[in-house]
Amino acid sequence: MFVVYVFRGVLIHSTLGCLTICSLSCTVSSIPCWQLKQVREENRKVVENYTSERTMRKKYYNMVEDMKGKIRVFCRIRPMSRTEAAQGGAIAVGRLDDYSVTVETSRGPREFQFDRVFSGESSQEDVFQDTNRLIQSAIDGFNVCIFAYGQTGSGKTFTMVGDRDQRSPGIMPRAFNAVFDILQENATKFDFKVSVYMLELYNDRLQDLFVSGAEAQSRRVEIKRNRKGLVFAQGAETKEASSAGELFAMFQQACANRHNAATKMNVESSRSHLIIGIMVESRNLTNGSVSFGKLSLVDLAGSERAAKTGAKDDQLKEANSINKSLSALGDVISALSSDLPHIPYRNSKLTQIMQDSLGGNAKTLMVVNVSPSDCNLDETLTSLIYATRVKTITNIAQRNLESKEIAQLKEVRLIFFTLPFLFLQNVDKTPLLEDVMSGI
Ligand SMILES: Nc1ncnc2c1ncn2[C@@H]1O[C@H](COP(=O)(O)OP(=O)(O)OP(=O)(O)O)[C@@H](O)[C@H]1O
Repeated sequence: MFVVYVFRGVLIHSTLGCLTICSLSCTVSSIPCWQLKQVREENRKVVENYTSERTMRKKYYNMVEDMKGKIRVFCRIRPMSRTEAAQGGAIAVGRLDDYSVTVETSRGPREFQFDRVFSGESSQEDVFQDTNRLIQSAIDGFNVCIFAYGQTGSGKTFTMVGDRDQRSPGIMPRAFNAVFDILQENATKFDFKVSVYMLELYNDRLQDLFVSGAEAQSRRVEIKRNRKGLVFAQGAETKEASSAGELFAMFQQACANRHNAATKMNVESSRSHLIIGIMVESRNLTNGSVSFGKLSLVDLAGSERAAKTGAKDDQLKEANSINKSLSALGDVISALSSDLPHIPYRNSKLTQIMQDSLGGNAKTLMVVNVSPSDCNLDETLTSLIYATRVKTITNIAQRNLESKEIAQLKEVRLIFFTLPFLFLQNVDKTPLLEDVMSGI
């Protein structure tokens, strides 16, 4: 029997690595029922194959970029907030697949590609799973930096720290556990020493979060670089940690000293950049070689527009300082992504402290956080464009490893030359000790 059917077919075409699907309507007459079913089934299979091929292609592309030393960028879209829903905002940002995000703009949809894309349904565990490899690198002697970026209220603190009562811990507390889990697994092969500093950059001033009150005000913390270009915080207290629990207790103490305030955009807005440095020194018990890794975890304060956040007086001053440092970070990223000969690291303390993570000797991961709502479309587009630029920056990560002989020579130099001098003179010992540690 012959009938007339109208059906939607799928046309697939490829242009220079960019695959698109478009649908076409066609009227087909005189096609038997069984044949139409067969065509539909074939179409379904083609789309399925195309989608999985596209995902694989992106995955392998990201792996190659990673091997080249490119900064990895994850994008996390948070769920719609109650305030956004109450404002009647529509969803304008969505995850297309594991590697792509689409944004509905007034000029039509715009697609961005990242190393991973997480939607509002993704759990803290999902986001952390892909960061575990970097924690291992820090223990192996690499410098690793994980930082969150995004407009105020986009979910940076949720991603890095977690929720207030730690029912959904973020990357920082999970990293503390992961560090000590890995150390525990290797306890028979290596001797480890873990030390940590916790700082905040507030109103362009670095503050040691291990101290509070008047002492915090009087303490001067400065950013220095050792001979290998590695950043360290001179004047900040460095504490040793022997378990994840101990590290977490230090972190809670530091968070209690951090500046937070309610703004129109976020009831608990971070008014400062939080910078945690976890140093892992490991001595190989078989060959005596020593490696030094540093894991930097950074929760940046959010970029914001004063009119939207309702900032006044002190909060306006804070917002200006936050925006100034983020703009300096933007300038560094632009210079690096355009391969300019001069990179303006010195324009802000934030860029100085992140100098070894951006274009330096580090394995770096940035998580760009965005809101799904069309109320925040401009800020979301700015963040995604910014993150796309970060993806083009190449770092040259090298393992900080020295042989048993070099490690012993350093000890000798420390014991016989530097320490006696330090005890005789009333001088700040941090730079000298750092010199000893950075190379003979
Ligand atoms: N993925 C998520 N799932 C559930 N809730 C989230 C998620 N991301 C963010 N939130 C919630 O959204 C609110 C704002 O998030 P958060 O404080 O992390 O933003 P922020 O980017 O750190 O803001 P600021 O820059 O102002 O400090 C919080 O109440 C947080 O719990």
